This record gives sequence, structure tokens and C-alpha cells, in this order.
Amino acid sequence: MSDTGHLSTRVPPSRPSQPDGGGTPVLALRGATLSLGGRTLWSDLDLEVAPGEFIAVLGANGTGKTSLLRAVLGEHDLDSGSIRLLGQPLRRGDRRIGYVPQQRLIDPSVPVRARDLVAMGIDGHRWGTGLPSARRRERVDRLLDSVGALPLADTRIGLLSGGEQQRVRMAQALAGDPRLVLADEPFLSLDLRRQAEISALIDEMRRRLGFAILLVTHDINPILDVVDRVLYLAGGSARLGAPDEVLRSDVLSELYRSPVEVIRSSGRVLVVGVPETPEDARAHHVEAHR
Ligand SMILES: Nc1ncnc2c1ncn2[C@@H]1O[C@H](COP(=O)(O)OP(=O)(O)OP(=O)(O)O)[C@@H](O)[C@H]1O
Repeated sequence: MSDTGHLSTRVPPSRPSQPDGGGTPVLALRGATLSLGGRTLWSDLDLEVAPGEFIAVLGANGTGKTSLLRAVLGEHDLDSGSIRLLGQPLRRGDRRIGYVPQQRLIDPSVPVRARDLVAMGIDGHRWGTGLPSARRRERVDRLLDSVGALPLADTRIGLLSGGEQQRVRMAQALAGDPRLVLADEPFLSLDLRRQAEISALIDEMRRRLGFAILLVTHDINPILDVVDRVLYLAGGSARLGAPDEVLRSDVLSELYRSPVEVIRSSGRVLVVGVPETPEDARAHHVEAHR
């Protein structure tokens, strides 16, 4: 970790869950800089994700967390630096990446069933005619079963609860046997019990199937016990390390260039005093990582 607060992400991986003995990282960002709408979101970002590793991406609104996932999907071009997937340059639409986008409200009248959504993951528009229908149905059933959602197969997506929808979307993301899963705010609008269920499901799946996961969240608490490292973005810089190394008052105060307090209570983490932007450091408010 640099002590300048700028080039702050060069930290060797710590506690990857399934180290592969020094093999190729699933994902490697080197000196990556991304600007959108005339603003640099983050710069000179270095990140290596080991096979099976679970990394949470944290940071205040607008710091570029979703844009990081989009860059890894090949949807945003970097200003400089590189992104490699399993040692190779990125290809847009690479089946080795599974994506769980941010949840959107789906109207119950939309005639898309859980099984249709998962089938799109298997042979969506990119994959033409895909598997013969019997095999495809079997595969959809297996994927839904793997996330405990088989009984929901024929229910319209819009009628499912938030937690049930997340399960189905996870099944869709797993359809291509990904080596890396990108998940954007999968706990949004879920109650605590459902958050715990989805967290346990994600952790169990990545251990069983061996994929790495980059998960964007405002709240580390649902995954605090299962995550390997956190990447904390703020003001164009980042900190990377084990939760105990990053979620500290001194580390986040340096990153935000403003006093920030990290409080631990009953096994939960609260980050207090996060400014709107580093430039707006005096306008403190409380961002509770409930
Ligand atoms: N395609 C785009 N063109 C221009 N600006 C964009 C584009 N996509 C995102 N932005 C801007 O980049 C900034 C970062 O957006 P992003 O969604 O990555 O932030 P975030 O950290 O995920 O925020 P939140 O926590 O609020 O979801 C925002 O100011 C957003 O308006």
C-alpha cells in the first residue's frame, strides 16, 4: 500500500480461498484508468484476482464500482492500462465471465419465467440456436436446482421475491460455467435473513464450482465472514486487502483525506463520517454500513 493515498492498490493477494500455486490470475488489472463523462473515476488501479477468490468492491455512490464491472465485461474502454482474463486480453461477451447485474423491478405481467431467464444465460442472443431443447431444459433445471430455485422454474420473474430473483439470476450467471462472476449489489432491497441466505449461497457455489467473484456492495456485513479481500474505492484511489487491513479508521481516513471512523459492534462494521467526495470532506454525513 502506498502512503501517498494515490497509487494505493499494489498489495499482494492475501488469503485467497483456493490458491492455485502461483498460476495465472483469473483477472488482472494493471495500471487501469477509467474516465466517463469527462471525469476520471479511478486511476492506476492494479488488481489480481486469484482462482476461487472472493473480492468485495466497496465505496460511496459514484466512485465507479459498477463501471469497474462494466470495464471487466469489456463495455468500457480504459484510458490506459490493461485488463486480462486468465492471462489473455479481454473479449467482450466472454463466456468465462458470469454477470449478475443490479436488480431491477420487473413487472409481474412480463411473461418471462425463471426458466426462460436461465435459458437466456445458456443460449442467449449471442449463442444462436444453442442446445437441443430437451438438453437445454435439463441444463436449466440443473442450474435452478443448484441455487435451490427449481420449484420456481415456471413462475414469472416479476412474481418472485427479491431473494428468489437473486437465486434465479445467479443460476443465469452460472450458465456458462464461468471462471469469474461479477455481481452488482446482490443484497439490494433484501432483508437481513435473505441477505445472509444469498451470501451463503454465493460462497457455497464459488467453493464448489471454483469461480472467483467480484461483488459490488454498499454493505460489507452480509459477506464479512466469507470475503477474502476488499477493494475500497474513493476519490479515484483505492485500497486493497483483507477486511481487517482496509476497514480501519486510519486507512479509510487516508483514502478519503478526511476523518472517517470504522466502528465494529457485535461482529458488524459501520463506517461513519464518509464525505460526499474527498473534495467535500467537511460536509460530513453518516454512511452506515448496516
Ligand atoms: N456510460 C457512461 N457515460 C458517462 N458517465 C457514466 C457512464 N456510466 C457511468 N457514468 C458515471 O460514472 C460515475 C460512476 O458510476 P458508477 O455507476 O460506476 O458508480 P458506482 O460506484 O457503482 O455508484 P453507486 O454506488 O451509486 O451505484 C457516475 O457519476 C456515473 O454517472
